[in-house]
Amino acid sequence: MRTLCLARHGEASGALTPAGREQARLLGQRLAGKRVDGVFHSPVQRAAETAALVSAALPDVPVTVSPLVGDYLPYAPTAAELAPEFAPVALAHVADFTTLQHETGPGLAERALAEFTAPVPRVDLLITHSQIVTWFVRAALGAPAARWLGVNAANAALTVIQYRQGWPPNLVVFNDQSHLPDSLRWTGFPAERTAAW
Ligand SMILES: O=C(O)[C@H](O)COP(=O)(O)O
Repeated sequence: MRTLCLARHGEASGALTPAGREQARLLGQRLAGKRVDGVFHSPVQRAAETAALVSAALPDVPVTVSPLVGDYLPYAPTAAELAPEFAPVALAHVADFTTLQHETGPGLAERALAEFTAPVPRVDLLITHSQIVTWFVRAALGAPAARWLGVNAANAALTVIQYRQGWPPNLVVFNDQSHLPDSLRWTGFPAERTAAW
């Protein structure tokens, strides 16, 4: 069985903020002592810094920088694939990605699924970006490609998906922030979705 742990980087403004650094440290503490065979992180600074802080709690676990978990656009939907009232918001978000992110994203997104969801006996931790966490979640649930949109990941939240041969992927936890104090939860998340939680 493959266990994939996914985490969005800590709160950042270019580099990690002090809060983001603390989130990353606490994520490391959460994972310390658990089996992790490899850490893979986005080349982007905020993810690399998060990976360094998390990895400090995971001695002897190899750390690899991987474009497969980088900051790319996994899939660009057409308006027809989106709910009518959501479409303008979603398409504006998609338009914010660069030409390079548009061009390289779909290929990277497919390769990422092939690389990290094969049901080999491993536990891997991916430190990545919101849209990549939600890309894996939508794929695990068999949702349409466009459905990475309309789902959000909080900074340093933990999502765990297990892959077993012949079984549907099992979304074990999503956006778990139990390792963070209230003051460090839900950063990077749309404010209108967090108030009640
Ligand atoms: O989806 C986005 O808005 C960004 O491209 C990446 O998200 P991040 O804040 O998780 O890096």
